[in-house]
Amino acid sequence: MKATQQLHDLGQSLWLDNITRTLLDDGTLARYIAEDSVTGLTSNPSIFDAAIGGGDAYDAGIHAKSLAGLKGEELFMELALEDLRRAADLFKPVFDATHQVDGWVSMEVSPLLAADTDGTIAAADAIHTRAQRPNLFVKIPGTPEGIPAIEEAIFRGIPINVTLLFSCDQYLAAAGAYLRGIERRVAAGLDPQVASVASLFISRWDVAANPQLPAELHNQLGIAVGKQSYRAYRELLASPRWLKLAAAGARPQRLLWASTGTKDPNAPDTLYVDALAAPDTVDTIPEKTLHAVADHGKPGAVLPVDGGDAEAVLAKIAKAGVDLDALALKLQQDGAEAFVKSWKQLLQRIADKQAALAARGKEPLAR
Ligand SMILES: O=C(CO)[C@@H](O)[C@H](O)[C@H](O)[C@H](O)COP(=O)(O)O
Repeated sequence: MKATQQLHDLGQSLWLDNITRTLLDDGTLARYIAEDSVTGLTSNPSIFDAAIGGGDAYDAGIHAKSLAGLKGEELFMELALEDLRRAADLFKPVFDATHQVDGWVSMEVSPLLAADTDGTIAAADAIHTRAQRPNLFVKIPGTPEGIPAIEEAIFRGIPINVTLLFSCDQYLAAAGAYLRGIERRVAAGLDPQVASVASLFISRWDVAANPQLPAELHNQLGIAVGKQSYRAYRELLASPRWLKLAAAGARPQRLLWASTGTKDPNAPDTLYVDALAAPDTVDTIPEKTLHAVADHGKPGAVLPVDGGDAEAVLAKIAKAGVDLDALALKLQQDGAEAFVKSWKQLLQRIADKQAALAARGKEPLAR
C-alpha cells in the first residue's frame, strides 16, 4: 500500500502545499485526489509568486482583468480566488463526505497586514465573502497582532487557517484564540461549528539550527517541536475547557504540519512526513515531497500522545547553544517578512505583465 494511503488510513489528512493554474487545467490536481489521497490544499504568497512567475498561464486572466479596470492587490485576489474556487470545487466531494472535516483550500490575507489587527479582520471578511465557497480557509498569521484577529474572525464564523506558527507556545496562543472565538459564539447562541487549523512550520527550524549543531543533532529540532506541540494538542483536546465546547457541538482546531519539504540534501526526502504521522492532524506537503512519499515513504509509528522524546531532544539542542525561544520569535518574524517579499514580487510581476500585454495591444488571450 502506498504511504499516502497509509497516512490517510491512520487519520492524517494529506494536503498539497501548492497551486498553479496548470495543475488545475491539466488534471494533475484531480489525479492527486484520485490516486494519492490528497484531500485539501494550501497556498501562500510565495506559492502564487512562483505560479504567476512560472510561465504564461495567468496572462489571459491578467489581461482580461486589466481590461475590466483591475490592478494591484485587487487583480491578484481575483486571479488567486479563481484558482482556489476551482480547487475548492474539486475537494467539495471530500468536504461533504467527511462532514466538513476535510476538503479545504486556503487563501492568505495580505502579508502586509501581519501587524495590523483591524486590517486583518477586514481582509479576512472580504476574502471569505468574495470566495463564495464553504470550504475555503482564510489564512491569518499567528503573530501577536494576528491572534486577536483570529479570535474575532472565528467569532464571526470565518474558517481560519492560522499560519506562521513555529513553537508550541505560538501554537497554544493560536489555539487560545480559537477557543475564545468559539466560546463567544456559544455565549451568543451561535453555531459553535467554525472550522480551523493551526499550521506549525517544521523544516525551517532545522535550516536555522543545523549550522549551530553537531551532526548527530541535525534535522531533529523541527520534529521535536512537532512532537511537543502534538502533546499540547492532545492535552488540549482532553481538557475540560475543550470537552465543554465539544459537548456543545464544536469541532477541534486541527494541528497542521507545514514547511514539510526536506531541505538538507543529505537527509531522506520523506523525512518530515515519515516522522510526523499522527491521527487528527493535517500534513501539507510540496509536490516533490508528495511524489517521494507516494513512491517510497515509510511512515513511522504514530506520534506518542505524550510527545515521546521531544523534551529530551529539545534539552540537548538547548544545551548545544540554541536559544529556542529567541529562534521561535525570529523564525516567525522572518517568515512574515519572507511573505511580504513574495507579495511585493508577485504584484510587481503582475504589473510588468500588464504593461507588456498592454504595450503589445493584445486581445485577451484565448484559454
Ligand atoms: O499554508 C501553509 C500553512 O498553512 C503553507 O502553505 C506554508 O506556508 C508552507 O508550508 C511553508 O511556507 C513552506 O515553507 P518552506 O518549506 O518553504 O520553508
